[in-house]
Amino acid sequence: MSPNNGLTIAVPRGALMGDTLDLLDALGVDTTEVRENDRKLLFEDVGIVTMRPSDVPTYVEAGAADIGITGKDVLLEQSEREVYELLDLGYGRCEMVVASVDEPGGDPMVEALRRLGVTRIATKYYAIAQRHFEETGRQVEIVEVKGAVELAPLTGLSEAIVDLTATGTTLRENGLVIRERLFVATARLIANPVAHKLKAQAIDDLVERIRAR
Ligand SMILES: Nc1ncnc2c1ncn2[C@@H]1O[C@H](COP(=O)(O)OP(=O)(O)OP(=O)(O)O)[C@@H](O)[C@H]1O
Ligand SMILES: O=P(O)(O)OC[C@H]1O[C@H](OP(=O)(O)OP(=O)(O)O)[C@H](O)[C@@H]1O
Repeated sequence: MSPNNGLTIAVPRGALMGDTLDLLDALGVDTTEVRENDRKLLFEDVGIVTMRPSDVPTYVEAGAADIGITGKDVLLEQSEREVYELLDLGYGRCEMVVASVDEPGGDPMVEALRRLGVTRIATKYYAIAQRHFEETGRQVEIVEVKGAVELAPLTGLSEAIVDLTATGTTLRENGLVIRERLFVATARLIANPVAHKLKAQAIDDLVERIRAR
């Protein structure tokens, strides 16, 4: 059997890619071609397909990839996806937080809630933000943005943001402070439910090798 047991693996590009390729190397999968070809997406020889982390559940749910790796934040945002979460891989550690401008007068979000009964939250994570404020009984208007979320409270687009932070540098450089902590996210191994049955031995064996690494 090939090092990846003949499975097609969805590999996230971006922040999680380096550690993911290191993990595959440790399992004996040759990732040289993936590392050397920045724009190429499909590597049939080694059963690797590369994509944005938020697309990994889509490919795995549809069976276009048997297994995949993505962040827990992505799985919580796309909670309707029918995929099995098999392992916490430990790397890609970051935290989902509510942050707002560090103003002498206090938290602009709290101030808006007090004055208007509603506050505006900018985020890439609509479902997570919606759920968090619903659970904590506060009325919010969610403004969905595609990136550079920190810009929103600085320009008056929103009073606060829901976003990921790791080192805290981006928040600090934009004068924002953490107001609430939602959860810590790490990379997860997920599987297509049908592949999990039909290719049980290959997937179980891979999971065991990752655990034993
Ligand atoms: N410091 C960090 N900031 C953001 N995400 C991080 C960080 N560290 C690890 N991650 C993980 O990496 C993933 C995001 O990776 P990246 O920022 O490269 O992608 P992206 O361009 O935001 O992709 P997408 O468009 O799919 O959301 C997150 O889902 C998270 O699980
Ligand atoms: O706490 P830090 O270590 O500074 O990391 C956090 C930053 O990293 C991510 O952005 P990314 O680079 O993924 O860009 P994005 O704005 O497109 O999400 C995240 O959205 C924060 O902006």
